[in-house]
Amino acid sequence: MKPPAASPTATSTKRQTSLAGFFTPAGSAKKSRTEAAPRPVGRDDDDEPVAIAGPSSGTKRKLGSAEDSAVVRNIGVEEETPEERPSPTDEDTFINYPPRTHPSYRLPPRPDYNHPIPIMPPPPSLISSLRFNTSPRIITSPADLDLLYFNRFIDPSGARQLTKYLLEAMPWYRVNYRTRMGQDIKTPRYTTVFGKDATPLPWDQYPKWSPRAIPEILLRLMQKVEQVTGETYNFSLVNYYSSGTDSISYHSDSERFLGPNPCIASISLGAPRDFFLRHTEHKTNGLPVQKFNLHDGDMVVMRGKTQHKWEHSIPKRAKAEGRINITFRKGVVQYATENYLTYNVGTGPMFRWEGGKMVEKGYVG
Ligand SMILES: O=C(O)CCC(=O)C(=O)O
Ligand SMILES: [Fe+2]
Repeated sequence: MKPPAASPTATSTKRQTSLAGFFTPAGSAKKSRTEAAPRPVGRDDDDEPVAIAGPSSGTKRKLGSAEDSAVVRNIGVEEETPEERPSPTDEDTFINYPPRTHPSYRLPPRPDYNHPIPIMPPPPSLISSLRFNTSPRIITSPADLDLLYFNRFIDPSGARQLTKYLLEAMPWYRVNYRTRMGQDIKTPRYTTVFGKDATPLPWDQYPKWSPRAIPEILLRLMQKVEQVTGETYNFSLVNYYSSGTDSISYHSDSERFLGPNPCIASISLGAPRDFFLRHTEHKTNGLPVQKFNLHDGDMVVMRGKTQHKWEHSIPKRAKAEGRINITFRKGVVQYATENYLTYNVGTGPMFRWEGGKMVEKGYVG
């Protein structure tokens, strides 16, 4: 089991590069959205099958299942002690940590490359408000589990501002797709994705989808997460669960395009939600479901064998307020870009958060 990365050192300061002048006014590269229905691979069974028209199919997950009513191990609401939460140093903020270029993140032609809408820059007050808890709890049992859990990785005040900013700034999608078996799937949450795989293929030479540049605030967060996890990333997938009926069913992010033993960092913002993990052989080995209640600002890092031996989910709930989830991952081959855009942007309409709700904006980009 790999220990968490050592605390920040002076070398991280040396690697800083200023992005002053790097961010230019938006002028988004448009891409035709008239492609055929996405090829049903990769995330087919991530989401619950729901009849796209007409009444819900019988396979839709029921609320209040036995699993749902189980006691949740509330590790996310643990009281903080001053020992665990020292005052942040400058290294725990962005103050001395502007975005830098990392080998895993290939610079886009422009920072707003292939954005279907201009992404408003994060207010300086948001950037300066972000404070981080860089001391994780390491969880390596039961068998094959390898997690880092950062209780309130992002402090509440920064997390609140970040949630508001992301809701308003991101293009959001609710992706529909047809599986290989011909089943219509309606993704039960809003999604969006940024980033490009680690191959040297130029940004404009993707046959189906051009990758989207990672927006400034997500890039800053990604680089902070790289610092505290000792891993590198090049994709950010963002989910928005607008209510308790939005969810992600049991799945593992063990796609081959992420390489062996992928490390996935996952930040929660907004309302709490249960996060369940079950062993892939739980029916024979009897390992219990691991239950977390993830809170605003928490971060879970899944690494080692976790993606191969465990599945995770955000189950539906009778009542839940809005929650954003940001994940960082590293795609190693070109197909990662195609898959992520297909299943997190897709060919359907875009939504924007306006006046406290999601408003459909039609086909943009
Ligand atoms: O919302 C979460 O915490 C989990 C999201 C997730 O598993 C995914 O996007 O693959
Ligand atoms: Fe996942």
